[in-house]
Amino acid sequence: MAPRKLAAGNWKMNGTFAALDQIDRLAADLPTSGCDVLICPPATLVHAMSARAAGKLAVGGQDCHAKTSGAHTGDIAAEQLKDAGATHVILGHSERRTDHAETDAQVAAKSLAAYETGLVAVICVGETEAQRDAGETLDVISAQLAGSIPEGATAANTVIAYEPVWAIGTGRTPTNEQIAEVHALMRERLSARFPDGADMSLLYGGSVKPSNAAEIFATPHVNGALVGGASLKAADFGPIITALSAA
Ligand SMILES: O=C(CO)COP(=O)(O)O
Repeated sequence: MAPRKLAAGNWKMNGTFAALDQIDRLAADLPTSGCDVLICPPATLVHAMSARAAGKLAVGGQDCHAKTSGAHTGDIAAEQLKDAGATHVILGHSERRTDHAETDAQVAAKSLAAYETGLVAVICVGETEAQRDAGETLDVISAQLAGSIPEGATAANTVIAYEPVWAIGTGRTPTNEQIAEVHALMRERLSARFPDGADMSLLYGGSVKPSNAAEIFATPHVNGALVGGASLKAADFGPIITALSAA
């Protein structure tokens, strides 16, 4: 089995009910095959988006708690996301690692909760600019992969997203060589640790847009993208999906 191609959108803390119009627009001219499409809206929209997008694209959450229920005000359980129609959940995004001090161990615990519920965990890793400048990128990524992905990860329940922190929302992207270097390392580490690590989908994320998507998708071991800003509008996300389908 080859890694599945996945175009994933992360709406972050953007969008109200009115934004669901974008889903109708996107669904109207989705390529019929070639790649999977996922959108992770704010939790408030998961249910409505799932109903609206039924059968056309997958819907996911942006975080979940490691526990199944309990006194955790403001948190959301994997089961609740599933109940609302989600099939995936983004975990360990750098904004959560920064804003909520999430550790690799917590990301691994949340990933286990996702597996137990039957959600696909989209586990994010990525170095800061200071770490890249210090020549630490490959060590940082290796440590995050080792600590954030729990035992039990398979190509069916896990997608890995490489998102250099300095490329998120900045309009700056790594060179293709830099992306290729990290993705080759990820493939090597995953293949060494998991029986079907060679088949896990590896996404690149960070300032992906219609104008750079095809070039990024031509990079070895890049099986798709995790897109922030450009996933908010069908006019931008649509061409990225088309580029991935054709890659
Ligand atoms: O963080 C990201 C996706 O999770 C990337 O965001 P941008 O595409 O806005 O740079």
